[in-house]
Amino acid sequence: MIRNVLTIAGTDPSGGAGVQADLKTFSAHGTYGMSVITALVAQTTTGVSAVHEVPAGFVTEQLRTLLDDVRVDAVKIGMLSDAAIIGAVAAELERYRLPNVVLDPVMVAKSGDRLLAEEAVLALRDELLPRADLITPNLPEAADLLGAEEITDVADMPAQAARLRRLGVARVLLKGGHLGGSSSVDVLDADGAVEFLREERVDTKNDHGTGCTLSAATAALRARRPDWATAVREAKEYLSGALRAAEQLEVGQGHGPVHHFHDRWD
Ligand SMILES: Nc1ncnc2c1ncn2[C@@H]1O[C@H](COP(=O)(O)OP(=O)(O)OP(=O)(O)O)[C@@H](O)[C@H]1O
Ligand SMILES: Cc1ncc(CO)c(N)n1
Repeated sequence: MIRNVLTIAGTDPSGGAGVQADLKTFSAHGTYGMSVITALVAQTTTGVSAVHEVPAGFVTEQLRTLLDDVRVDAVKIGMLSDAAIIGAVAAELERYRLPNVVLDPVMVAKSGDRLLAEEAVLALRDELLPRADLITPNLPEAADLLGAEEITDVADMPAQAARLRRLGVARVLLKGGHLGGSSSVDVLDADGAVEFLREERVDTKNDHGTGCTLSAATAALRARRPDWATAVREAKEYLSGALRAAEQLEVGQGHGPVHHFHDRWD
């Protein structure tokens, strides 16, 4: 049976991040992709020029219309923009008891532009974190959620992940992409085990949408795999392949997107 996977996120006309990246990732994993849009974002490889939010009531409308009809096997949540949208999504997650929820607590784009209002971070922490099965913060997002200093050492990542779990989150994938270095290291704290996930750093400026791709791949894979650790490991491998494939892309002047290649089109 083909699995149905939903993304709840903002858009990227350049196709590198947000809903567009998520849908490409779902297809690349043999799942059926669906999307509920929270914000239209005028952005490309060089940054964000404007955000047009969807009213929270219309996010609810999209979710109910979809969920009254379609079975959903896994969900990825990305950009939520403000506290009203967070509340709307939290309420529908509860109402429909959606399974396999991956929450990427998107706050700031690679370009430095905010994608979540600063005053909405507490709503994200209190209303959505407890309802997610896995959260995938980068290091600045982890610090914001904890109201703590951003860590700068891989050795401190397991303790930071454990602090996040104490906020009431089932599982944490703490992403270390912002640390630089020759390998890219993430830490998974899930189901009683802590593991480092390491991949060689791909030397490319085409890294727009890495976070979106990783969380979307994890949701798609969780719909198809028996446990979270397997899904996360395979998602991380997929992301490295998508970063390597991005070296061939000629999209935009800035941080180009990663590429969701299909081997059989080569
Ligand atoms: N050049 C790279 N080579 C290999 N892996 C990378 C590279 N850059 C980032 N990654 C991996 O990509 C994932 C996302 O990284 P990062 O910590 O930058 O998250 P993010 O800030 O949420 O991403 P985004 O900027 O897309 O929002 C992590 O698994 C990280 O280890
Ligand atoms: C819509 C959207 N979601 C997430 C990101 C992550 O950087 C982005 N740039 N745009």
